Amino acid sequence: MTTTVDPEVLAGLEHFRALVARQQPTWPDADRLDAAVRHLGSQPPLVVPAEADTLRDRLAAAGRGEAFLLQGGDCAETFAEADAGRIRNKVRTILQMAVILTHGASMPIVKMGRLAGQYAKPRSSDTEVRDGLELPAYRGDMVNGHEFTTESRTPDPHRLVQAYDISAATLNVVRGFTRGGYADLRRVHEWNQGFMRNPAYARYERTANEIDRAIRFMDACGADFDALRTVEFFVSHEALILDYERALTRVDSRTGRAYDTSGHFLWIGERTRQLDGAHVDFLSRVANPVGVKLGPTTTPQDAVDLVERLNPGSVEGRLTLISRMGAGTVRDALPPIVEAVHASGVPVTWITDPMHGNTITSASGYKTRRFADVLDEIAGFFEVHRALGTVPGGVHCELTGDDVTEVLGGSEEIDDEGLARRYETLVDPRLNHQQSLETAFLVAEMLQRS
Ligand SMILES: O=C[C@H](O)[C@H](O)COP(=O)(O)O
Ligand SMILES: C=C(OP(=O)(O)O)C(=O)O
Repeated sequence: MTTTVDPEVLAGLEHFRALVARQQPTWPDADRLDAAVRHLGSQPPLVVPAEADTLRDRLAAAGRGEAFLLQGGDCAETFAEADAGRIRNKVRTILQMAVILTHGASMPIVKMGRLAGQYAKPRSSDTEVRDGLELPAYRGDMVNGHEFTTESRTPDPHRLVQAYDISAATLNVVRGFTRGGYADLRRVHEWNQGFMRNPAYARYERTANEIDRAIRFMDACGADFDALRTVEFFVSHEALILDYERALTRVDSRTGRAYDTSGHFLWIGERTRQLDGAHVDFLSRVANPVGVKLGPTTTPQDAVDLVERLNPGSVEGRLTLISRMGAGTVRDALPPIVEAVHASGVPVTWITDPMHGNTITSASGYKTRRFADVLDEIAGFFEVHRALGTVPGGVHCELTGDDVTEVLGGSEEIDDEGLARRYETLVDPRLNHQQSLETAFLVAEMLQRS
């Protein structure tokens, strides 16, 4: 049975246009923007509502402490790097981390990439100056190019269409890897070779051996590994560029509700979470599970207002609060926020983003983070929730499957000089493959203690 589209739902989806939308590009050509948006509006969805509904159920379980969310991927995906090898490395890293976490948590891990749409970035400044030349800041490949020339930095609406096309291709590869056998447990645990050869990882040897033994035991018992070759994998990105998000929003014929089909999960960033702003309004009207970043300036009242606005029906799994306070702040700033939200009675899933509150500039000028701070914020997040009796439901990390050198420290002891070896990110520093696995081992230990 098809439901007729409620004109009020459609009108509501346009309401954001009357509100202040921060962090939007100044598109130079309204006709080209219009053409791009019309084209996107006629394209098939990237994800379907039923998948978003399944994810809502999974996040509800994470909110109750019956599952744990692992969300990770690039700070900014780029069109040039959307090749099968790099996508595979990212997916593989997330699956490997998930195996380690499953062992630690003894509960299902919800796997979600910052992937297939993470092409737009909020920036601190609208412009960048180099040698006296001032140009628009790079806002992600969905908006403009990174190269520092007037042509490349001018926002180009055709990039919205490219972002859609490349997201579709990326999703295709992700679905292939996660459904076609690449996720086979017996292959995924191959991190042991290579990773464990480094003496710095001796601390994790026991856990790694236990996982190995468990897999061999399952094999010996005749576990049907073929049935385990398919894993559930979701994609997410920051819903920043509202022209793109609106163009990909469709009303579901089953339910009459609007879904943003650009990704399973969309989040509102720290810079665009104003209660009366366009981003909060738009995401309040879509039925996907959504998230909001909460930085150190968030007041308990801000959080309660956002929770009531974004989850008025008190639906479990609908809203994920992503705290990103900074290692030095989380233990003081987070408790009153968690207490106030808890007292509101609205169910939320709490996760930590240990990256964005811990950005520093190294002595040699690189935008970086200290691995120790990343881990300390995760530890602080667990401590706060344990003390309050609430549930630490997941982690959100900027990471890559490649051996980049962007974050200081870790067992490879990347120092300031080492950053220059392979610093590739266009915006924020990511955990490399080894640092990601190391994070998973440490989070697994924290989960075991929960
Ligand atoms: O990824 C997050 C933001 O886009 C980023 O931290 C802002 O970076 P900027 O301060 O370099 O603009
Ligand atoms: C910009 C981001 O984070 P935040 O909004 O927390 O600064 C991000 O996650 O890419």
